[in-house]
Amino acid sequence: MSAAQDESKGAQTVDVLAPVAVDTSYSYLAPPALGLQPGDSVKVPLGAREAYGVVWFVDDAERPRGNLKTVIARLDRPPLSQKLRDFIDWLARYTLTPRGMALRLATRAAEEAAPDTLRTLYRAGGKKPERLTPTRARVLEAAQGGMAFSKKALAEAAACSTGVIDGLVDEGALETIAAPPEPVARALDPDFAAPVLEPAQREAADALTEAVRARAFKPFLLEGVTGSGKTEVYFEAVAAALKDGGQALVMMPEIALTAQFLERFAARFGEKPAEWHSGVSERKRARIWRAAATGELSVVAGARSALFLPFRDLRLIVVDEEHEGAYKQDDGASYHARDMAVVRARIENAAIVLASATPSIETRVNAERGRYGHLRLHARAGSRAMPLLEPIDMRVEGAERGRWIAPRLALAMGETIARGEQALLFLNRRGYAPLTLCRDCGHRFRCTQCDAWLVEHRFRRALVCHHCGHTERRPDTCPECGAEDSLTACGPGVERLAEEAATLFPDARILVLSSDFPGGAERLRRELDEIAKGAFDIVIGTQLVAKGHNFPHLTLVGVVDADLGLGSGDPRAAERTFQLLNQVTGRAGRGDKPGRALIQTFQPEHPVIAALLSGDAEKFYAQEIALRERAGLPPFGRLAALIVSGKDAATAEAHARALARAAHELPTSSRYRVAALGGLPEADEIMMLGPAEAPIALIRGRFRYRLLVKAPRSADVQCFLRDLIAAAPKERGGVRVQIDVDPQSFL
Ligand SMILES: Nc1ncnc2c1ncn2[C@@H]1O[C@H](COP(=O)(O)OP(=O)(O)OP(=O)(O)O)[C@@H](O)[C@H]1O
Ligand SMILES: [Zn+2]
Repeated sequence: MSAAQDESKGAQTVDVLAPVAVDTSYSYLAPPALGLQPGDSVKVPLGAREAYGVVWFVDDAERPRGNLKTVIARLDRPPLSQKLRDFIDWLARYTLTPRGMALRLATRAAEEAAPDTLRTLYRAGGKKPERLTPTRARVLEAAQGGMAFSKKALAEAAACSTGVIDGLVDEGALETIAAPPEPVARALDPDFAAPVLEPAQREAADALTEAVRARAFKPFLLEGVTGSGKTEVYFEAVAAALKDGGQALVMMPEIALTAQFLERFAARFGEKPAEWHSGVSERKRARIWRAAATGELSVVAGARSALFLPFRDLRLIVVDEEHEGAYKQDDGASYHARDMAVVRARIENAAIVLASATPSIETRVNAERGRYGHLRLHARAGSRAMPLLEPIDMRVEGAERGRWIAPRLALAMGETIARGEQALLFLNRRGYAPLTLCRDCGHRFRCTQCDAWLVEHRFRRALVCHHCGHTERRPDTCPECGAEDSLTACGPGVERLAEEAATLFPDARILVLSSDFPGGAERLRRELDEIAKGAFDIVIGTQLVAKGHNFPHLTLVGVVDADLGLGSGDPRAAERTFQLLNQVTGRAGRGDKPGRALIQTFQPEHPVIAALLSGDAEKFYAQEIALRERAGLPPFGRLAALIVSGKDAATAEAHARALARAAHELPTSSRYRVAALGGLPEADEIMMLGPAEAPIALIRGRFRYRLLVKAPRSADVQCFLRDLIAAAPKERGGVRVQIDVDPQSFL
């Protein structure tokens, strides 16, 4: 026996998945000394380089070796649990994402991690300094008692510069010690400040805590009107998970903005939860990742990517504002975080709560059919009333030309401000004006890379494309005909409304809240906080202000254009508008005083507007659900979109046509049936619609065509899509095909 053969004796064969855009794992030999288990992280040779990967499968039996490469090393990283690996496999299969990319969602934070560095702390050193100034005395006094402090904390405590501390170290009056980094989250106390719940809240909270204790998969819809105290209810479920020593994940659509949520959490549990979103530093995210795996950390509040954390003992997932479109991730892997949260909860045997004042149709149907427990709060907490909603019919009492605030809304704003209360104007449009044109020649400013108008942003003195970010200076003369002073802004954005409000109320403190101002999330957080404290009389904002915020002084909401969004051909337009308008009007009257909302519309009789005004959500859901059922739309049928794009319109279109043809030429399958071209489809057949030019036909210089797959629930859509891609001609000439299972956007 040669030495090499001898060495391989007892070696394992392992399948390793690398977090790259491939679907398959590769086999390697692993020296027995590594003792590899599924879930372990390893370094392996991959092509010409070394890559990081996760062991998916271990085979201890002798296997023909071929010329397998050998695992280089095992990394010191908590293993990925079987459950998390199952979840990754599930997500990859369902969304048709390469498995490696799905794995990357879970390991990215760990990969990018710089090693934990030790911190330098300072404490009293025993020697007396040669010169004892009053400042130095203060430092030494602060460092009394053997405790160690960071340089910054010590300097702050003694109100001196950090140079003073360095001087004291040089003289031995202070000494330095190396300490591990601060914990990513402090221990939470489930009994820190338990609230007194109202009877309806109590009942819902009891159902949730019972489910958490049962350690079984149990989904709930927590449906409660705006301000009904849903947060306090699911906090009780979090408390139950904590009491059992388990972990909880609270997902929010705009976590970066929800400082208020973190404060409320701290008031309930004594400390803030670990926060997880793109604004958290890489190093910190790596530590949270590890702490979730070791169980050192118990609650994470995070954006959709928190769903992939390696929790050791996950007992509860809360998806707050479950209807939010922000849960759909569309670049890279395309998945719906709310739906995937339900899958993860099932795999983890955990309870899951989907909370909303206006649930998605999908969730609502699941609750009605008994698949989800349905917990309801019909009234606001603390005997507060729902806001009074009134329409302003813009056909008869609209604003004068060039203005957007109707007289009756202006009047209400004036009264509100005079009482020392706040008014909110809501318009879901950033910038100053959505279109700029030349009065002389009719020239319209368009993006050269996208099928879109350039939006004027007057504060930034620029014309901006909202699809690709292209920015140009607004010229003084028309680039087409050269006319001077001929450029006109058409239609309003929030900046233009602010101008109008300032003319109407010159003394009012006005704030425009928009995500495109410099300062980012930090600035928005501060501004939201200032609004809550009453620092402004009039707040003007896009959907950013609609979401889950609590502004106690806000009593009037003016919806400037309720019809915006209803006109699009999007199958979800009605649902989305209903949700958004409910959310935004729900900001009124959450404090001590009652709220009121005025809705400007050109079509007060539109079913969505009528349902909103009547406060009859039941009627809206009944109508919308019946409509979807008749049309075979989700959740009664399934949809998947194929977006074919290319630098050249003809090539992209040709490929889209080839895909459509391929669908009809697939061999028969037992998993699905494809409707014949031209004829009426049978109830159990998949329909292939398109290709059609996408509503936004050009984005970032790429021409786009869409195909829509409409399938009955009985069909295996994933299988169909996989067969279709395999049968389709190869993507050539820069053509890309993007698959979007359960699409939310149809643009
Ligand atoms: N039992 C209670 N007694 C008194 N006040 C309560 C109670 N529960 C909740 N509140 C208060 O009611 C307000 C609304 O609660 P919360 O923000 O939880 O509502 P929500 O249902 O999440 O609303 P939204 O869907 O609009 O975000 C908060 O100020 C909260 O402190
Ligand atoms: Zn553009």
